Amino acid sequence: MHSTLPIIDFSPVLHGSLEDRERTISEIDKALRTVGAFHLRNHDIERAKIDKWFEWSRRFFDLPLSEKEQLFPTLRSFEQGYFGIEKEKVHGQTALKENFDFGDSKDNIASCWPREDQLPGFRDFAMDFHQDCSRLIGKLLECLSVALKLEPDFFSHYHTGSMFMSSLLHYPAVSSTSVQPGQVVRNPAHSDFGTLTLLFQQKVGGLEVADMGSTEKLSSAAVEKSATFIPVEPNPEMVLVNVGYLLMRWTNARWKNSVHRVSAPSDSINSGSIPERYSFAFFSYPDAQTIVEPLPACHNTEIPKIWGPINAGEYLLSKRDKLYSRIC
Ligand SMILES: O=C(O)CCC(=O)C(=O)O
Ligand SMILES: [Fe+2]
Repeated sequence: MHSTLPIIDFSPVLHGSLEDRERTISEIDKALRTVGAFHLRNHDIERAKIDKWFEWSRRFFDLPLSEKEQLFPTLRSFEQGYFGIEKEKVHGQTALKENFDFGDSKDNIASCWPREDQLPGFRDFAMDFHQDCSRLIGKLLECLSVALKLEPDFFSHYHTGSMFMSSLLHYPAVSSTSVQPGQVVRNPAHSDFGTLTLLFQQKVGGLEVADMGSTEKLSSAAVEKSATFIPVEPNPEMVLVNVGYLLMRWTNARWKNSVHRVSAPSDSINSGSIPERYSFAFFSYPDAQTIVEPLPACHNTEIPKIWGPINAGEYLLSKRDKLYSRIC
């Protein structure tokens, strides 16, 4: 049984020989078959750029609330814009966070972005970082295709990026006297909806991932009751990679969706105050028209198909609708 998060060095995939590359791909497969998530290092997104992105994040969330609230999401296709504190409900629990979501679709309309005179350069930097993450996802999807003995571009065909979503997250500081020991105050246990998620966290931790190898369960509530959780210590050199629900269906649960949550960091509980936390999630979702169905490589007479086909766009929209209590 695993009790630590696997760490995978990506440089053999980016710069190594065919043999090195294959070895890393089987490490990725193993990490996803057991824990369901791993820390990736040497992933080619520069440390200085990540630090800079978190500086932008701070500047964004420091804008007056009245200005952020102008950036309200639209109902056109996929919601983008600012979501204020307590707007999101995960399994009926309120998440104490604010987030700013954006993508690269035609619906990426100007009213969801801060104006240039409010935050000059923010939008360009944000889109540039979004592209860096899209490229990294492209390389990871290639590894996943090879791991399943499919053509290297198999998954990329369904991931043009039209549905990729960036999400800047800010959890405000809260007084620890208002928190019961063991209570999850920041982000209740859930799994993500899409294919793979990249998660960057700044100094303040609290993120924990379920070791999916320690449980037979798949739903977040059942996993939370039965699994061992692994703390994901913030490390500026690493990005967390985890499996979302649609990839689990695609692979007939060879790779299970990673259940994760954000609690108060353990060292802050007795200190009077739980410090604010910044993180950044990049969600890769398949293109809207994609039909996701267990791949032939992942089922046979001994391993029956668990799920039928599902339309990715319809599924994602229904999940986003449920997530946000506010309808604009
Ligand atoms: O803030 C974090 O580290 C987790 C965020 C997350 O899991 C999500 O937005 O889906
Ligand atoms: Fe998540």
